[in-house]
Amino acid sequence: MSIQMINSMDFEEFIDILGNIIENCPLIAATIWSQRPFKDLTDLKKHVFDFIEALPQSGKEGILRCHPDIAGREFEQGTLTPQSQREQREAGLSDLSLEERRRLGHLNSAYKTRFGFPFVIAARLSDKATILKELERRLKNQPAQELSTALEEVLKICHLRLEDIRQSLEDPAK
Ligand SMILES: NC(=O)NC1=NC(=O)NC1=O
Repeated sequence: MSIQMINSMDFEEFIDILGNIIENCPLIAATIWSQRPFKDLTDLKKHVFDFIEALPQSGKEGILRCHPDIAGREFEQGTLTPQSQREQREAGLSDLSLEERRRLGHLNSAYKTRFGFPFVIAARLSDKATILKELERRLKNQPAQELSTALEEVLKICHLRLEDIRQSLEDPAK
């Protein structure tokens, strides 16, 4: 895909295609639209990163709060965004045992109580066993450390979603 395709999109098309590269945060795409033209997808990603980095801590936490729980109620009801639904399904979170579901639910709420935002991980780079281990491990992090770890996961999700968009623009038939 030529980056020119993205650079030539009007605002509506840009938001339609890129609005959910950060889950439920179309403001980010709406902001970087005016920073085009982008040299390439890496340059576009850097604008996303710079936007997030420039936010106050409350804004960074707000981005995390826009993420659905891992294997939460919305996932079970199938009401997540298409990207999230797929990412969580691909991590094998559709076939949790009752015990795994209970454990994830307990750890998710303990994490949220401790940090004030939900546990976020790039599910497509993980699987249900690793997600459980990572949740247990990161629950022990200091808040400042965990905030940056969680945001790194948000950027990994963004990278994967941009790769999907690149492929879909390259070969719309797929
Ligand atoms: N809380 C989360 O980590 N959510 C998610 N991670 C993903 O990769 N997709 C999600 O919806």
